[in-house]
Amino acid sequence: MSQLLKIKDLTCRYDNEDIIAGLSLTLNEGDIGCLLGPSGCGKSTILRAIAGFHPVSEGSISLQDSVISSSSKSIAPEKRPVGMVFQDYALFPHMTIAQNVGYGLHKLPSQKRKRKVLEMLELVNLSDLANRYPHELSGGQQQRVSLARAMAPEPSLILLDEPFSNLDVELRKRLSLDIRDILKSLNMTAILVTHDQHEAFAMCDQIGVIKDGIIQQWDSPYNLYHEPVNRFVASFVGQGCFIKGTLVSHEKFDTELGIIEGNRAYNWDNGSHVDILVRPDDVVFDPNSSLTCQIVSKTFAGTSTLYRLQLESGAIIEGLFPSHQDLYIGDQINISLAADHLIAFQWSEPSSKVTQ
Ligand SMILES: Nc1ncnc2c1ncn2[C@@H]1O[C@H](COP(=O)(O)OP(=O)(O)OP(=O)(O)O)[C@@H](O)[C@H]1O
Repeated sequence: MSQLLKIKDLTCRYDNEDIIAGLSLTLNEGDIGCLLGPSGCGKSTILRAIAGFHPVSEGSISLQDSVISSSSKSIAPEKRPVGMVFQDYALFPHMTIAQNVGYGLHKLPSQKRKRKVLEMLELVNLSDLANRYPHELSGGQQQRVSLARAMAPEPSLILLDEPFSNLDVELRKRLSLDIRDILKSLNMTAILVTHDQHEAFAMCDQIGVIKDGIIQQWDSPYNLYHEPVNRFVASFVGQGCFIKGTLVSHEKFDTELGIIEGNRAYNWDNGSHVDILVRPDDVVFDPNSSLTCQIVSKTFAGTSTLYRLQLESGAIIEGLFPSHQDLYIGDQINISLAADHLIAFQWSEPSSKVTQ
């Protein structure tokens, strides 16, 4: 697969202050990337720089091996092969749906333009509504029009800036999967900006976790969850708690859950104090185990139930068990740990909860 987007050592500033600092990433053709991070971390600034709406102070942004932004060069936004989908849809209210979708196709002969509009409307499943106006559509339908409009001129890259944040939870879930399918069916490359990790996981092939304008990790959803490179990524992505441990050999830790062993080696000295990340799905309800804990709360989530469990030391971990095992608050239960991807950080502060 060829690299379509290459961002190298990107720095962007507002009022001489670095908002994005030395950010590098690459995105392959046909992949959906995501910029994920808390409010104000700089996600939209990166998207604006790719679109050409924000100047690049240092570094460069290249599309198909050609630099589109650097400190000495900037291709005008309208000349970039980039389509945008905005949070508020940004449809033209006085134009019909078909006219909105055809907006960027003025250079095509009329017949070809009509054909392209029909093709796009079919793709987003809105052919029946071609002659309606935006205010006559639901939020989800308007966002599909916005995607069709962005895709119609066949850009190399689609940028999606929090496209689902005006929609309710159920619709967000459905639409994010629909949009992934549509983009994949055309082998479109896209970048999604969101602060919602579930959306990022459902839709994207590569995710960049951003903190204070610095990319912490650019990786697959699986690796972000199972191999977070630092505590911030471990805390921001997925749920989990830290328990205390001591290194006894490169892969083994002595903890109050016993000696636990993972599949990665740490080069710290034996005896090093560490915090070990325990994900809820690493904890197994196991009546044959000698490890006991007490259920302090539970959250029913359909097929599974998330339990907060207090260990003998008072430390809290979480366990996600199938919901047919209906256990009660206050119950003493036996658990074991099934964590192959053991993640540990050298740390001297008290163990802390990391669930968002
Ligand atoms: N026009 C501006 N002038 C000065 N500072 C700005 C401007 N726009 C954004 N910023 C600052 O740049 C930083 C990054 O903003 P940005 O909008 O990129 O963050 P974000 O991660 O997209 O946030 P959100 O999720 O809330 O949209 C913030 O600290 C913000 O206050």
